[in-house]
Amino acid sequence: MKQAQKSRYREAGLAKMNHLTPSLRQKSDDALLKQVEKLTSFQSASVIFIYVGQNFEINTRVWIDRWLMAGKRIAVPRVVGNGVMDAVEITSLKQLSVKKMGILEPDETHDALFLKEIDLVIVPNVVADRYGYRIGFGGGYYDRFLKKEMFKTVMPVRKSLLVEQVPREKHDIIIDTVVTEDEIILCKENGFER
Ligand SMILES: Nc1nc2c(c(=O)[nH]1)N(C=O)[C@@H](CNc1ccc(C(=O)N[C@@H](CCC(=O)O)C(=O)O)cc1)CN2
Ligand SMILES: Nc1ncnc2c1ncn2[C@@H]1O[C@H](COP(=O)(O)OP(=O)(O)OP(=O)(O)O)[C@@H](O)[C@H]1O
Repeated sequence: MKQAQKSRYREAGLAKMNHLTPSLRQKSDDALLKQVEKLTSFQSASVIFIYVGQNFEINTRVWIDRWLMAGKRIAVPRVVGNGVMDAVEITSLKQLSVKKMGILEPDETHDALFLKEIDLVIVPNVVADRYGYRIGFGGGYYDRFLKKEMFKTVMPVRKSLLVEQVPREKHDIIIDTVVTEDEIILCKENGFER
């Protein structure tokens, strides 16, 4: 039942995402980037695991380029099986090519990163709430990945896609910090634990 509820939220979120004009998206992406870069957890991170945003997602390719230039080490997801992904370090966006669902990924010649090396995970979402709960594309990739280590997590969310409360399931992992264009929300400090 929870899955059906989540699907409804996901559908509604995807529809909203599709309706945003490119210029609104661009504005929102720029504001979100500024917000993420304000975070101490970002500034102190050497290795950042970040999804490669595409289509209606946040265009994180700009962020990746910028952060590589600034000397950060960047790892991106590579799907290796049903609901399972690796973190793979890249040094250039040129190392990515289009895979399933149109997602850009590094190929098999790149090794997976040792997860303990990751200082910060930037988490994707279709819809999310202020408590750090999220709904993604529905593969369960991030829930499975995030429980492997006590990662620091940041989730940039367009405020137009922030909902009152996302339907919750036992396996959902709470994100530490939700960032919108004009808010930084420390979810952990709201009395939640993993
Ligand atoms: N940019 C980006 N990369 C990401 C994610 C994301 O949300 N955004 N992910 C976040 O999780 C992971 C990949 N998520 C995926 C989710 C579903 C399928 C997929 O192929 N699903 C179905 C097809 C569904 C359909 O066509 O509607 C399949 O298995 O055949 C692949 C990857 C890792 N990389
Ligand atoms: N830790 C887990 N162990 C086993 N199954 C899981 C786990 N996390 C999620 N799943 C399963 O994966 C499927 C998708 O989960 P969910 O709807 O939470 O995905 P999502 O958060 O939208 O996707 P994603 O994390 O890929 O962005 C569900 O069938 C769920 O039961």
